[in-house]
Amino acid sequence: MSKKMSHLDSIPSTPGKFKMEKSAYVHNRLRWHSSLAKLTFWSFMFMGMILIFFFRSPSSNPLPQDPSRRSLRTYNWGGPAWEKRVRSSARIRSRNGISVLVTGAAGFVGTHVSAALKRRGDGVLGLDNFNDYYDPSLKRARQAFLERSGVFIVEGDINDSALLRKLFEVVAFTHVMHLAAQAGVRYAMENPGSYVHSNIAGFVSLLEICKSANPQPAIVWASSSSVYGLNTKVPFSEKDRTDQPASLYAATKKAGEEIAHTYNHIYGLSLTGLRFFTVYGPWGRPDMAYFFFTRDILKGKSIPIFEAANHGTVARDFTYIDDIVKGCLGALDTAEKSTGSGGKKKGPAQLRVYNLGNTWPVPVSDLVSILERLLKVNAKRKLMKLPRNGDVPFTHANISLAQRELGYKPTICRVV
Ligand SMILES: O=C(O)[C@H]1O[C@H](OP(=O)(O)OP(=O)(O)OC[C@H]2O[C@@H](n3ccc(=O)[nH]c3=O)[C@H](O)[C@@H]2O)[C@H](O)[C@@H](O)[C@@H]1O
Repeated sequence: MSKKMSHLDSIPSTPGKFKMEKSAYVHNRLRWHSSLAKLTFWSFMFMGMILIFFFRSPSSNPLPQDPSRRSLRTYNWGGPAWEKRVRSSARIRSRNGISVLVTGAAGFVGTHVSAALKRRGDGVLGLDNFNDYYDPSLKRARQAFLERSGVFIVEGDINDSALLRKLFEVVAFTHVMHLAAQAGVRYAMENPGSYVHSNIAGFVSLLEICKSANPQPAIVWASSSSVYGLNTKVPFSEKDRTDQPASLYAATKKAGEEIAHTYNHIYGLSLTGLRFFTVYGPWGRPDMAYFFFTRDILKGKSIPIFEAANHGTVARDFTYIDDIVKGCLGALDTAEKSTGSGGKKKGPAQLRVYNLGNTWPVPVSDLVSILERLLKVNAKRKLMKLPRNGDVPFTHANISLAQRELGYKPTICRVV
């Protein structure tokens, strides 16, 4: 492990098996970790962010009116002033720093990772297409936040090979943190093309440029807990089967893992996939349940709470953004160099996949209770059968591998 990770705590014991008994949850949720003050602080920060965005946003529909618009948009880039900004943003300002191209930098995770890298003196250049899957004003607000920290976000699409080539001409990036993606499980039934465009075509377009770059960067990218699909063995371990995706979203992330294998095998690219488990926190995504539940509870609208078969609990291994950021930095810091040059492999290169979860699944009904408590408003709960639109009944991460190899240790909202 590199020096940068030495601040992370030592590795805890392996997580136990997930049991769905309600009494166990209630019992354990009363014994919060000693970071109660931290948790309360962040809960208020998080609720504040949601409220600010909610009251600023005129739209109640987070989805775009015209999904095809994305691929038709053109972006302005290039020119000496633009190149100067690119270089300045990507300049390393600390000893042993790295220079990172962060795709999806105006996204939820991208913003936090970019800010964290910049804080420790790494060079960071963002790239984002500012699409309207959800209200782009939130992305613009994140961009303004990053700009204040000295991170420039280039406006453009990962499918634009000419732009990507130009970026690598201007900066010899040591790393790529690839977070640009079409997210969301349920939206895949409405707009399947957007998943293929971003998660498959876009990923290949990026890898094509990385393979030819000299030097080749090491790539860390966002896979998803959804690749476990209909897997019933818990907790989910990296060794478990991932050949039963329940949504097109999951299928495109699984495809990404196979594509990563190919580029590693043929071109010697160093590739690390991170399977994120339902990430939440400030600057979060309006299409996620915690966000629109909050909005709808405040509006007095009913909250659809999904149930598994026979009134079974639906639960998620919700993971706090700061923990995910530490996992991303751990992956970047332990990534070995790619081995190819001139588009040719010179030797075997690193190929890794890690779960980044919290190891404590929380039932969706408990999530609603937490929101009720913080908002001081009772939700109108509407229990519904889990729709057949890609959702899975539960997720639960085994994080032993990430603990061992990345120094990853989730600390927020952890129950002992
Ligand atoms: O772990 C992941 O990889 C995925 O996590 C989230 O997907 P999801 O877990 O479905 O998150 P939410 O959409 O916020 O749903 C959270 C929980 O609320 C439930 N839910 C959602 C919507 C609803 O109306 N009612 C309801 O009970 C879902 O079934 C789920 O159990 C993200 O949206 C995905 O982009 C990400 O890849």
